[in-house]
Amino acid sequence: MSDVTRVDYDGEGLSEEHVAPTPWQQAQRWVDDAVERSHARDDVPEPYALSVATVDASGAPNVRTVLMRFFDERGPGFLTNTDSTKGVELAGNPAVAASLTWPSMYRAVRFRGRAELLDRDEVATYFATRPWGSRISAWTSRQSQPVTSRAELETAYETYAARWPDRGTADDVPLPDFWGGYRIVCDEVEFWGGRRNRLHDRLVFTRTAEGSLDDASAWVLGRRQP
Ligand SMILES: Cc1cc2nc3c(=O)[nH]c(=O)nc-3n(C[C@H](O)[C@H](O)[C@H](O)COP(=O)(O)O)c2cc1C
Repeated sequence: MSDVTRVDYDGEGLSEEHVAPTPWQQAQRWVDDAVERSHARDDVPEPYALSVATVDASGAPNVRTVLMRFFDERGPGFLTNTDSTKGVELAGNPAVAASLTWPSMYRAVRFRGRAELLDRDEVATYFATRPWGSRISAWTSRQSQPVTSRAELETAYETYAARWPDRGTADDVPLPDFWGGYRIVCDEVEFWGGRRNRLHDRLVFTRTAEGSLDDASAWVLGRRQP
């Protein structure tokens, strides 16, 4: 890569003085900022894009991007096919890491912990809010399995679409057993703020006791070198 463009990150960073008292409050602030920016400008097209890393049975890492669809004091959550590669890997080893990255804002949040399956009720409530076509696609895709062609997928889609036509109701497509989601129960949350001359800020909340992301007594704050 000989045509490297060097951008100096002149973000405001994050100081011990300004960081929120809990990882949840700090993450929520930055997520809110990213969502606001996505409405105001076109340089944060998907503020909820969450890169999720898992490990396979041999210990080899794997990463893909999903959408963070839940975020509360229990941790960030995402929806997916639980028979997918990520689902199989998490069933074998719940260790997980994830990252929200907003390059144009010189900010990133990293989560480390273990994945827990979301309650069926939460999943069902969310599934019902999805557009009809997305619910049909959930049935169509044996996510992560090989498929011989695009045409095979489209034929499967038409089959499910005919079985459960769009009646404009939340229950016109049933929730597949293999569709669900995970919450990341965190042990560590890092906030990275890009600053000038690559002298970035990294403030890290590390768990020291049981408690939610919004329980200040469960976390200790530290700083890492950039
Ligand atoms: C912006 C973006 C959002 C995505 N959102 C999801 C999602 O919410 N759930 C999901 O299962 N896959 C989502 N995907 C697809 C995943 O990246 C991935 O291809 C899929 O989950 C299969 O991963 P796996 O084979 O490692 O299980 C998204 C991809 C992108 C680029």
